[in-house]
Amino acid sequence: MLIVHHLRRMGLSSVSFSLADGECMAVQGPSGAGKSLLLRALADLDPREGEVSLDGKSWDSIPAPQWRRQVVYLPSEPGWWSDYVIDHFPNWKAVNSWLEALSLPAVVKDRTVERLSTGERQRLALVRALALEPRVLLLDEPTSGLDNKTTCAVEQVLRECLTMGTSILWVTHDPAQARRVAQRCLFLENGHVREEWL
Ligand SMILES: Nc1ncnc2c1ncn2[C@@H]1O[C@H](COP(=O)(O)OP(=O)(O)OP(=O)(O)O)[C@@H](O)[C@H]1O
Repeated sequence: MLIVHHLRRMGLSSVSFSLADGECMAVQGPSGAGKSLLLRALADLDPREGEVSLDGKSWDSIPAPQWRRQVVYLPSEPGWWSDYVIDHFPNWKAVNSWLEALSLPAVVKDRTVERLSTGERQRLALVRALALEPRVLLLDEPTSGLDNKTTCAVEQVLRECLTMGTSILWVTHDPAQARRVAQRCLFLENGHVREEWL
């Protein structure tokens, strides 16, 4: 379980909530409300204050790189540290079923990142995040550039992750998607945060 107690950072007022194993909570709010700032703070990527714990262990007791392997942030525009797709996947075989489920052809393995479409890059970045077997996934609009069919495929893969116990915070601008994937929502507006049932 992820417990967030008075998390604060520049641009965001105090946030408190908990996220059970296998639970998905949507994050919504107008553009510029601080949704990405919240996810970045939870991934311990920026200066922050407050107490966050995972399975009873405070983030202050866990080195940041180790925390980020368990609490994995998937930005809306993911970064790539090599030109070649394959370099991002130490065990390509292990990700085959996700590639198939997300309609990514096996040939992407031999491609350079820049030759992929925006939607292919977005799905591949999700697969890269899943390969880390995170305890918590922080997803920043993971289906923003995708058609309806591919969006459904992404939602289905993530539902399976939830059943395996992964917890998900899912930023979306689509209220219908929020209702499909989550029962609760953190709503951010004017720097303030409130929790709502969907
Ligand atoms: N490192 C930072 N420190 C302080 N403020 C920042 C930082 N990065 C971005 N901001 C500002 O904080 C505000 C919230 O940004 P954020 O990216 O979290 O919005 P968002 O809710 O994710 O918006 P969108 O829906 O458009 O992606 C913006 O006004 C942004 O310019």
